[in-house]
Amino acid sequence: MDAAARLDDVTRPGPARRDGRPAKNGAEPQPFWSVPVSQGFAELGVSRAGLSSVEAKARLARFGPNEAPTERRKGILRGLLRRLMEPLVALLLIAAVLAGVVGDFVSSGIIAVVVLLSVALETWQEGRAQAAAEALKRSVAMRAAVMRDGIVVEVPVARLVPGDVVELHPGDIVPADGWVVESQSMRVDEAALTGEPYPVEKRLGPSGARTRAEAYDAVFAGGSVLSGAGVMLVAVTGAGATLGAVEASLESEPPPTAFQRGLADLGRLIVRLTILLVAFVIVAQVAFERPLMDAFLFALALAVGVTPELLPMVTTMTLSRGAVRLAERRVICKALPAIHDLGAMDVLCTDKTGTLTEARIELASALDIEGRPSARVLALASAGASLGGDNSPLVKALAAARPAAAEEWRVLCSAPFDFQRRRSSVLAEKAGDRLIIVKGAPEAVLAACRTIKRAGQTRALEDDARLQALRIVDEAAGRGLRCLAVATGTPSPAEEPKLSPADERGLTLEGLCFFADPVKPTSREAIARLAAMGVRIKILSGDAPAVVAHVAREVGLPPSSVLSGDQVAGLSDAALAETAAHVDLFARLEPEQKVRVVRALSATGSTVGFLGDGINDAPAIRAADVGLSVDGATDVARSAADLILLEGDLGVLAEGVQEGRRTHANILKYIRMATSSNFGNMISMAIASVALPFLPLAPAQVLLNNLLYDVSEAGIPYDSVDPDEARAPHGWDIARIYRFTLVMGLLSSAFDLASFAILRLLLEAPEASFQTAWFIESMITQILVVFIIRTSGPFWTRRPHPLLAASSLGALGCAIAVALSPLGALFGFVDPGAPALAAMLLVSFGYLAAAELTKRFAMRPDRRCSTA
Ligand SMILES: Nc1ncnc2c1ncn2[C@@H]1O[C@H](COP(=O)(O)OP(=O)(O)OP(=O)(O)O)[C@@H](O)[C@H]1O
Ligand SMILES: [Mg+2]
Repeated sequence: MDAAARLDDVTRPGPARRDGRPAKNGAEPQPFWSVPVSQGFAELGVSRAGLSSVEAKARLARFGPNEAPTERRKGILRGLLRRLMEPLVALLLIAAVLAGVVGDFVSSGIIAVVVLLSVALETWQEGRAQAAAEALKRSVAMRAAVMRDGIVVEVPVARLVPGDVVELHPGDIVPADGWVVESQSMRVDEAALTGEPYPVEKRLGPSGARTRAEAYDAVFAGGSVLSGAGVMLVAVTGAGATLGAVEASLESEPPPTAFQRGLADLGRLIVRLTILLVAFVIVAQVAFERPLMDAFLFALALAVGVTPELLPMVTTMTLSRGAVRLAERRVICKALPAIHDLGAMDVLCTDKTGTLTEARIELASALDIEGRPSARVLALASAGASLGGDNSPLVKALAAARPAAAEEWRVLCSAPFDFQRRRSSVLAEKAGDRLIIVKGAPEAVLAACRTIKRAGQTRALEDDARLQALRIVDEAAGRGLRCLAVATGTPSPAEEPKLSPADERGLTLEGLCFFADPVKPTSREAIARLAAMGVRIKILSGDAPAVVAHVAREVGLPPSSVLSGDQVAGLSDAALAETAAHVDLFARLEPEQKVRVVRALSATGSTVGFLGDGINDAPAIRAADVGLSVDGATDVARSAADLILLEGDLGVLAEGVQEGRRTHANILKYIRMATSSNFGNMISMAIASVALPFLPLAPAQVLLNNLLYDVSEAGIPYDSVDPDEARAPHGWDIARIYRFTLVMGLLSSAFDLASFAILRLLLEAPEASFQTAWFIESMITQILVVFIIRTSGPFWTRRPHPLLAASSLGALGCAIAVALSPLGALFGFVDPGAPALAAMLLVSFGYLAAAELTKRFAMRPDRRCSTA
């Protein structure tokens, strides 16, 4: 068998398929790990040194990208088709055909053209919004450390191919299915894939396992490396790999937010009212024995007109416009609704390293118990530090400071760090002597010590020595120095070197290593800015209380007591919610305790953000209303986050919050426009259909009105926002929207009725003149009111964005031009005469003036349910 044929055998579906799923012909499934990894290498035609980049390219062309087959981007044609199939649109098109059949070619043509134009406009805008969202997603694609041409390079996960040799580090998400080639106590969380709740330790096979859960010699796409390190040989990529879970984890939609639910409720309410209105109009027309076809068309057109069909799209448009602006400010948004939540966020929890501090951790000193610099302590602490597995910033700092003396220690095996026990250990050998070296958080290491090394002598560790050591640590922490304690132990005399956390007992304390992690100069200002915007900052750290308190002082957080993980563990959820609301600093938290604090804060009604970068932050990022991470963070943290800061700087976040609020304010503008004018229209139309001897507008006119109105609003996503609208976190205040709708709707109806009265009773306008005049009036009022309700201040003091001015005035210009030009004849417009026009202008400006006066009352936040 040649290499290519073997490659197919391993990676292609077929009778000999080895991807763990039943083959089509019902043969026994042959998982890829049923052959040992050595054979895997042979079959894939590759060695531990990896593929050449030429070969990798060829395989990529052959096997396709390593991506889940996500739903392809909906093509323009599919989008168009879907819209045309919508009941209202479809009915209108059928009506157009019917009108053509009965000989009314003008109506037929106009309805068809206007409907198609609206549908095209919507499809185009949706396409743009989608493209923007996808570009953003691509920019946060995950990368893997792959051997290519014999060296390790970072490659986007999508470009992995069968035969690639990939390094795995803590915090990585396994990018494809494959064999374990090397493992240094690598523990992988596969809960999402196999349902196995506990992390699985991976090692070399063959395991002979039949199921994924038992296959300790294989890793699967979507698993996350918790600790240790390893190397894998990629067997299956893309759709064939486990669930394409990597993609899924990046793309899974979060449950709908209060805002999204509110929007959906609003939409349903409007649809119900529309159905009522349409039924009412048809019944009225039939009762008055008016032409049935016209009544039917009118009712349909009306339904199209009052349905806020743009609502979902404008929301998406506005959010994606916000996403683009966020990206300009170096914040990437993975799911659009997160922008909205970002603006609503009123509590921001953050971990400390890398967000508040520089994360350029440096070793400050390595001291023995007497407080003297000690080469031995440094050599011990850094003995295992350059081991691939441990990529924690503290250990990296040790690796950087590693003295030559550390080379004498050969590391045989390790028991990697985890966030519950807060220590790590290695079994090291020097000149035939074996030693267990343990380092970690001082309390955690001291708890495992029985003796102490003092002046080269091993003495019993008395309580006062313990206290003294902790005092030194505390004093240094008060100056912001972080600490790792170092201890040693004697291994059991076994031939086979073995090490587990259980061996970390009866240790001898050797000394302490101190690290400096200076606070970022920008943090202070950024925190002040966020505080001024109504966002309260809380630090949720795994570090020592004194270090956390020091950092809090440095960045200018208000003084607060520090709650430790042990104290959190002692509180019930309810008690925690109460305490967490007024405590801002949390120290020595385990990952699950970070989650508990976030949930507790959420339960008090806050919109909670969590910003973090580590493996230990990922669960809390997922649990928060707004999950935030930074670009250099671990895969698990980034994939859990909704938003990623490209610069690990809180200043960027303040900009992001501002952007989120602005986006929300613009969506509200559209909602206000839609609900108030629709509601007003409904009332007016219902009255008109009984009070007038003819239809207030011809069906084609209603559709034209609707189309131009949609165009006029295209500038809203770009509009600027009142500074006071962005000053505090916003909530979703549905009562406020309903009140606005009611007040403004009734107001516009009152002016509509005034128009009817003037045109019919005073001027006795005939049908066509009436319709033309009213068309003009309703276009002026509907379109221009945006300039009034876009701000709560006097409209002339807040200038709109030029694009909004252009779209609104352009659409209005079109409307008037069509109505008054010869083209208008097509739609059944005539010259309404100067008196009618003058009267309509008067009514329009009366309405706008009244809207300006009323809006402050209509827009005022509802005191009882205000979220401020
Ligand atoms: N690789 C390691 N080996 C031994 N001990 C470690 C290691 N990494 C961390 N520790 C200890 O565990 C503690 C908790 O970890 P860490 O400080 O990274 O938590 P964190 O919540 O991410 O903190 P921060 O808020 O600073 O980001 C550290 O203060 C340190 O004492
Ligand atoms: Mg951290």
